[in-house]
Amino acid sequence: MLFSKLREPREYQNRRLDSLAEPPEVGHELFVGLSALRDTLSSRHHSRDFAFAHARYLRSRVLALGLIFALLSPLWIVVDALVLPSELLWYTLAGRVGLLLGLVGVLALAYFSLERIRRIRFSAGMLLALPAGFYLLVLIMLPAEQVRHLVGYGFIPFLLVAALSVFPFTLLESLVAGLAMLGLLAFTQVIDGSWLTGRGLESVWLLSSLLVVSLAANHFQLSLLLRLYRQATHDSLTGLFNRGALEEHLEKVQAWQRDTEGQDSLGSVPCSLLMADLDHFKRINDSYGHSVGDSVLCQFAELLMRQTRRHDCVARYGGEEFVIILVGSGQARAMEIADRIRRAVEKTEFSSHDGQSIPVTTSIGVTRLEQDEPAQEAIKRADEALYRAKREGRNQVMAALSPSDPSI
Ligand SMILES: Nc1nc2c(ncn2[C@@H]2O[C@H](COP(=O)(O)OP(=O)(O)OP(=O)(O)O)[C@@H](O)[C@H]2O)c(=O)[nH]1
Repeated sequence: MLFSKLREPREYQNRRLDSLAEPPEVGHELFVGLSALRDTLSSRHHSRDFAFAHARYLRSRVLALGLIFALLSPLWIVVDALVLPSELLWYTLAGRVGLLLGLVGVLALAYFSLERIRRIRFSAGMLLALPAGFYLLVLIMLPAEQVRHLVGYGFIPFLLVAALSVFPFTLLESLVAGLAMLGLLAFTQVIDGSWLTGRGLESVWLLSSLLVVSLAANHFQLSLLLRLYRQATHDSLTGLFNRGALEEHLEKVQAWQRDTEGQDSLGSVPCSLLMADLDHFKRINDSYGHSVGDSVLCQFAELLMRQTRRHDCVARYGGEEFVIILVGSGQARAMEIADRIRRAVEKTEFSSHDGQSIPVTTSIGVTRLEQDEPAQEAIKRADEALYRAKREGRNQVMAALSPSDPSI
């Protein structure tokens, strides 16, 4: 059976994210909960496209919270001035200026790092590390007997652990940050002498409880984000990318082609676009019913996934039309792959709900994706080639005329 012959299950799971479209079954909630936990534990199972969406969301939080921290931190100088002896005030003042400069740096880094995943994650980490580092430095620099003069510093680890819940961090990221804050709290307690006292234990308990609440908030926030992302970018029937996601992906591939151009003597990486359409699909609907038509579409989508590589992109363009972006394949190679797909469809036994075999064929239009053209131009060329294939009798692959061809 087509569905059971998955080439690499994990790879496939990453690319086809349609389990959300399935109706709940007995025990399904537990399964969904566990797979959601896997997705929120670390970013290992996130697709590259989601990683970008996630980073954009993280960046907006860094900018918002960074701005709040940058405004609040200098304001506390007023409190310091009221409660600290003047010789200590200079310590904290110098620290606060350093903190403010650091926060401005983090804001600038996040602001100028649109689409730079690593930099955004780094700026989020720094946003938490800077106030913690400032507090640690004040504790180290100040003579131990003077620490009791500090007002409003002890809540910094608590504030930062609470702030974890604002970010869509993975559970592992938050856990590492939370444990660091617990370490900071322990260090404070060793200095002020409350370590292992009733008051000290109460604070550790409170911070641990806050951390658990923040971890729960991270889990729900990230799983909701994943769910919304999947619903917005994936076709609910086949689990493939939808048209909107395809168009975004095409632009990213072209940007990547431009970036890689000139990195070696070979020029930019060639990419191709295939448009595949099932032949006489209306007859399948009319003969076997719409629901069997749906099942054929799913079986076709599975076949396309099996026939392409992990870094290629398969999308449902609409109805019974599918688009495949082949990364690293020029037109000649793309023609071979398209014909391999065509033959695979012809040979495959598509089946109805009662196991009846349904003969299915496909016609495919192939074009090269140029890095500097509007993506819609490539889609239009592939579409025209597809319709030539249909006119020539279907079940065939047709190359588009080159964009530089004067007859276009
Ligand atoms: N079952 C099912 N049918 C769909 C879906 N989307 C579009 N269709 C049907 O796909 C059929 C497309 O028919 P046509 O555009 O005439 O194309 P065709 O019958 O495949 O003929 P050619 O493309 O010329 O080979 C229509 O009957 C649509 O109703 C869907 O999601 N599920």
